[in-house]
Parts: sequence; C-alpha cells; structure tokens
Amino acid sequence: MRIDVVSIFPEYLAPLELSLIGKARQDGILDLHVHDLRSFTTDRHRTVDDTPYGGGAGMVMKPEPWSQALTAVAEARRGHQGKPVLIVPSPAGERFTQALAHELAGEEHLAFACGRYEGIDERVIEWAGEHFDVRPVSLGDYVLNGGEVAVLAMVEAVGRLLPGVVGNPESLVEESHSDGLLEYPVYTKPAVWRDREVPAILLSGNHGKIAQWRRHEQFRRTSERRPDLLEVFDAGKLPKADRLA
Ligand SMILES: OB(O)c1ccc2cc[nH]c2c1
Repeated sequence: MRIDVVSIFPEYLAPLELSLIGKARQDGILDLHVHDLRSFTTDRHRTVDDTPYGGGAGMVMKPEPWSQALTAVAEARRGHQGKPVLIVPSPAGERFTQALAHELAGEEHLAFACGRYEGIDERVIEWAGEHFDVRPVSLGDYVLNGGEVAVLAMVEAVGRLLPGVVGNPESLVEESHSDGLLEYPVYTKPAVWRDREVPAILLSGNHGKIAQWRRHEQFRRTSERRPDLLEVFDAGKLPKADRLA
C-alpha cells in the first residue's frame, strides 16, 4: 500500500517511522510519502491561510495550495486502477470505525489531507472529488488542533491490518463512540475559485441570516453524514423549525 500525507507540519508524522509501522515501511509493506503543503505555495511568505468569509474567529486554509499538492499526489499514481481515497480528517466527518479501517486496508493507495486553523476551504473538498474518492473522517466527537494526530491514528489502525505487519493476526479486534452536531462548511478568498462561488449569504454581512444559514448547514451535514447523532441531539427536544427545511 502507498500512503501520501499532506500537512503544514510534516515533522508531526515522524512517529510513523517507529515501531510496527516503521518496520512495515522497512519491509516494503507500506510505502509512505509525507508532503509539506507550503512547498506548493507561490508567494514569498508561503501563505496557506486567510480570513473566513462571513466573519468568525480564526483563519481558513486557502484552496489553491491544496489543489497543487493534491494534483501532485494524484499524479504519483497515474495509470493505476480507480481513484485513490482522500481522507480529510475533520470533526465534521463520518466516524472512523474499525469497519472503515478494514475497508481502507483493502485500498492500493490512501491520501490524507491534514487541515489546520478553522479548516480547509470547502471548495477544495468539492474539487478533489474529480481526482479522488473523498472521505471527510472524524476520529470521534472531540476537536484536535489539526488533522495530523488523526492521521497518525488512522495510519496505525489501517497499517496494522495489512498482512505481515502484526506478529499474531489473531490480535486484530477494536471498537468506537459519539454525540452532538457537525460543523458548517468554511470559505475564504477568493470569492470565486475555479468557477465555484462562496455561498452569497456569507458575503451579505447579515450576521443573523449567516448564523441561521450555518445552523442549517450543521443539520444538513449531520443528517447526511451522521444521522445517528440527530437521535441523540433530539433528546434535547429542539423545535422542528430549527431542523432541515
Ligand atoms: O479533531 B480533528 O480530527 C481535526 C481535524 C482537522 C482540523 C483542522 C483544524 N482543526 C481540526 C481538527
């Protein structure tokens, strides 16, 4: 299996040189490549983030460096069958489970996009679908500062399932858990990127409507990706009007 990881902190992935995963790499079972996102920027300051449209705290990762990095990753496997899987660690993703680890262990090529700040411009996730089978994935319903720790966990969970990695295959058994709503999508400049526009409401300056839109997006995403979470959320008896239209 080939694995590519894109991060602004490539040194965060150093632990993958250790222990069973490190040995799997030495044995040629795992072919791991880590890429620094900043090497795909073109400005003097190697800028990877900007302010969020619609306001709010923090910064959002710019789309263009990501498109350059992910294009390079996709081209590394040109000529191979099917689209590689792109895992985007995110608190707003499908839940990572042992079943998913087993599914991913059957793939020829996995790519991981490590977000930071408030996340990656949502249009990158949409665009990447042209080159990858894109899977936003959450380790569980808590928030880290970026995707790297999640990648370390997932690479270990998947790598250990590959034949020849753990000494005794009998020892491969595990579980997982969850509650709450998923995050809304985030956007930053430019307002139009590769013919994809930022939702107009986020440019309106109407903070009430923006908050309403973001709440709706949370329910839309949770309904699409984590319906199991809605049952837990409804236990709080939220008025139906706040639900999806
Ligand atoms: O909790 B997480 O899995 C996670 C993943 C990516 C980002 C980017 C900014 N915060 C993040 C948290």
